Amino acid sequence: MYDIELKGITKTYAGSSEAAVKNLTLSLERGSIVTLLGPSGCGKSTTLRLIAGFEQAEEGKIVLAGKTVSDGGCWTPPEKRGVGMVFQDYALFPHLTVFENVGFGYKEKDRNERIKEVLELVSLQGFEKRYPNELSGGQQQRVALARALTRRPVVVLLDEPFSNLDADLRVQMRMDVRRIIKEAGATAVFVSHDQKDALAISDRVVVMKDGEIQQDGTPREIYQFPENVFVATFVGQTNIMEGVIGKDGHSVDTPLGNIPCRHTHDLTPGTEVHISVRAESLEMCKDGPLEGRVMNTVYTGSTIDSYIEVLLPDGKTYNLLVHFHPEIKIKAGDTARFKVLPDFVAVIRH
Ligand SMILES: Nc1ncnc2c1ncn2[C@@H]1O[C@H](COP(=O)(O)OP(=O)(O)OP(=O)(O)O)[C@@H](O)[C@H]1O
Repeated sequence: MYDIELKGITKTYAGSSEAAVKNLTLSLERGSIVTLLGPSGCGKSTTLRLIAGFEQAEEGKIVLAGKTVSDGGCWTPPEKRGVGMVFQDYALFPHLTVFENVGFGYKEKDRNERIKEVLELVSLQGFEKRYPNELSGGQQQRVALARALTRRPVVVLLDEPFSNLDADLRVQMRMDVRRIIKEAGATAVFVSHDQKDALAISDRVVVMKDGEIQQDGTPREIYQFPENVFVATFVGQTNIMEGVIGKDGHSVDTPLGNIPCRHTHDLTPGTEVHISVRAESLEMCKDGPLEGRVMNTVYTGSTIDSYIEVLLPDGKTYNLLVHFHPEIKIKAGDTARFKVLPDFVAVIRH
């Protein structure tokens, strides 16, 4: 059962020669959390606005919870779509208390109980009488989420909800927001340009570029098995190289040697491909078969990020990005030996 279906949606803004969203087709299962991920201008906010009803597509059809809300012949306004929205800046009313913000526009008989219920869901009991300026960023975000959930929407749309939070709070809020949405049983669509947010919070990630879907998969699929070079480089840090499918069909011959690969897309031996070698799949070890010169090191706390200059058997020099264990003693100018861990090497079709 799908809660959100987009079928061949195209949207071109007035005065623009190129469509912001091009023939986009996407179905989201009931209760799932999906993130539209991509660089600035790729069309993710436009997609969200089309679902909400703030924009109208010139082509295609949008179905929410089985009801067509937009196609050539019909148009349902935003307030009748059963959609809850959380904006980037939370858009809380500064002159209303938490209780009044959460209940804004909700006039049903169960108003008081429902507000109490959603405030419990977001763990803000006791904050009813406070004003937004008396809350932390994380608390304000939870008020915005509670407000979006008050009317029991079928679909919740969240536009960059973590972008105003500092790093620690962001990690906590990713977990909290995922739990709250799952408990509420809503279908949620996030918009983000942050790959960590997307991988952490989503059941599915839809990577977009230039108004089109590049890949639609689970966070693990997107990270481990990117379908093209754009997805591989946009999500995580990686080294892209040329390769050829090996004789056995389950490995790839690369400048780094023959690397066994789980997912070779059933390509026949000899087919030319790209390979994506994740920075963490190059491991430093004393007797590693590869040797290179450390060009620079950046300590990040959890890793040492380093570029290593390596002369490989194909006669070319590569600058490979490597994530070393933070305890390793290494500095620019050192010689490092390392090996390839095949699990994070992906074959990408040309
Ligand atoms: N109201 C508008 N009028 C004209 N063009 C617009 C309008 N809104 C967006 N665009 C254009 O449509 C394209 C897609 O924009 P959109 O906001 O959907 O991208 P985005 O991926 O959400 O980017 P960001 O992360 O920067 O918000 C961009 O080229 C943008 O300039």
